[in-house]
Amino acid sequence: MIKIKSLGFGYKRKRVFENLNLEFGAGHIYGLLGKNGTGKSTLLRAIMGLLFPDQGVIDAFGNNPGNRRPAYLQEVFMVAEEFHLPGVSINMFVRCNASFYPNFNVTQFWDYLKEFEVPMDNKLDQMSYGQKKKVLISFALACNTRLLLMDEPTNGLDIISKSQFRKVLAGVATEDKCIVISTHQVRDLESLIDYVTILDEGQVRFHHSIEDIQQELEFGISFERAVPQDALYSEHSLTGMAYIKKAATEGNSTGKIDLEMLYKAVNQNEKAICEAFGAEIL
Ligand SMILES: Nc1ncnc2c1ncn2[C@@H]1O[C@H](COP(=O)(O)OP(=O)(O)OP(=O)(O)O)[C@@H](O)[C@H]1O
Repeated sequence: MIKIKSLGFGYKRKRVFENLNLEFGAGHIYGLLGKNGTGKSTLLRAIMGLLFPDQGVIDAFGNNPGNRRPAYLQEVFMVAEEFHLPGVSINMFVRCNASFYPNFNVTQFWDYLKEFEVPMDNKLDQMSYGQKKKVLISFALACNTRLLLMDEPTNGLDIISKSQFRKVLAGVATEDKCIVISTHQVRDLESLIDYVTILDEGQVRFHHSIEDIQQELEFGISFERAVPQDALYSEHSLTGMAYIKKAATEGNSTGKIDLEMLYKAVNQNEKAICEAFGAEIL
């Protein structure tokens, strides 16, 4: 659905991407992870058509996002990390914005607001940050665009709202949609994403499906104090030594994937993790 080839982009004083190659397919929810300043938001903005690459191409279902054609913009929505909502009622906001999205479903929108327990009578500028964010997320989901980009969507949401977020997002994920979520809150995405993409210094360091991770890696806890043999990564935990190993038999992995540990493992021991997937270091 999204094919990024040899992408190059830089701000005036900061080169962010050089020869970046990446693909996002329909029917998947991608977790986009990476250190602060590594280029996650920049990538989402470029896919949205808000920034213009100076090299390479972004092909988004046959569109160049930078052309900002209405036919593309009506099929993509981005929930930005920082956003502004006008001082109008929710009703007015919907009346002014929904018509840009042909698949907008107003019943869905009100259902999400109800699910998120957003006070419906307040004007948007009189809402807390978390409440505004819930309105924006509800609007984004109700747009039913083919591509949904979300930058730190769970920032500012309380604990209950985070689990409501997972529930509603799982409900809109269909075979024809692609959802890309940039986040540092990896635990918020556990059991939601089906692909993990890790960027570092403007390059893709890791891009694998949860299914492949499950197949290739073993996540476990050893009650010995010593680092388990053949561990690709290990760390002390409350219950023992948590580790990641290459799965002994392909397709025979045990243990629940710990995304936070996987992220740290890729940062610390990228070569070994890539080799476990039979891939050259990127
Ligand atoms: N408007 C801008 N002008 C100049 N440089 C920018 C601008 N926005 C971002 N940058 C720089 O580009 C690089 C990538 O920034 P970006 O916001 O994409 O990172 P990020 O991975 O989203 O970071 P974070 O996790 O902190 O949100 C950083 O070095 C940042 O300083």
